[in-house]
Amino acid sequence: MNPTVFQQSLQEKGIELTTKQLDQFHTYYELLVEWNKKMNLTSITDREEVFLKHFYDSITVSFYTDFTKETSLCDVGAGAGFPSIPLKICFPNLRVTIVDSLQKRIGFLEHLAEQLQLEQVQFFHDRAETFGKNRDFRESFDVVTARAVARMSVLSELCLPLVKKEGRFIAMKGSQGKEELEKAKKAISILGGKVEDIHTFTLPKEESERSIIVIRKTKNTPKSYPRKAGTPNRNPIE
Ligand SMILES: C[S@@+](CC[C@H](N)C(=O)[O-])C[C@H]1O[C@@H](n2cnc3c(N)ncnc32)[C@H](O)[C@@H]1O
Repeated sequence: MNPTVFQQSLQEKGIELTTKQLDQFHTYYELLVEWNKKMNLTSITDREEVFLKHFYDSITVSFYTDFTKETSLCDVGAGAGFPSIPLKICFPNLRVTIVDSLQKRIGFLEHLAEQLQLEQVQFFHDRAETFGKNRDFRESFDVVTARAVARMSVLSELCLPLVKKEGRFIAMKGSQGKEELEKAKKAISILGGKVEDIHTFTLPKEESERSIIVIRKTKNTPKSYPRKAGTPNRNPIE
């Protein structure tokens, strides 16, 4: 997807990018490719592919959630910034918190945020299991997102403790989303969530399948979750 088609495709969804915002996406691309030479950030480096498979793909979350109203967003395992940084560029009013267990990626994101002059973005080098126990952040976010971090049952334990009551946990998945969701229903219920929606669609052009799973937080998460770092992965609630 070339940048002009990217802009037009977003326009069709009601998102009008200014020149400044489009420039921010170009700078994001340049920095991603430059830093990717020194560290592993992405296997996708072609400009058109990055615009489609990282930038556009990240923004698809906003087709199903009103980010003009939602204010605080936590992105668990954002890696090189997906989906939260493209969302922040499109919706500058968002207050973004990123948690990732890899210090090098946090270093890249701090530099990126400075170069893009993003405000109200904070970064934490931490594991979601410990971050979710921190009183300052536990059950404090309107929306928690995660893309390509863990399977749904594990991911629910990493993300739902951070969502405030009546907030939403939004998981970005590929074609395996529905299947993963079936196995995660027990975990979602124990952790205080309720499946609200599952949106399935294909990405433009290359037509690979995507699913966006929306979980509403209806009850507080029991204090015993998340369990110790590594436990959700080793012994998922299934
Ligand atoms: C495959 S990458 C995906 C990155 C990004 N979300 C994307 O879609 O491109 C997974 C990221 O999750 C982070 N991660 C994995 N487990 C985590 C945990 N328990 N807590 C915080 N970050 C974690 C990794 O360091 C990595 O940056």
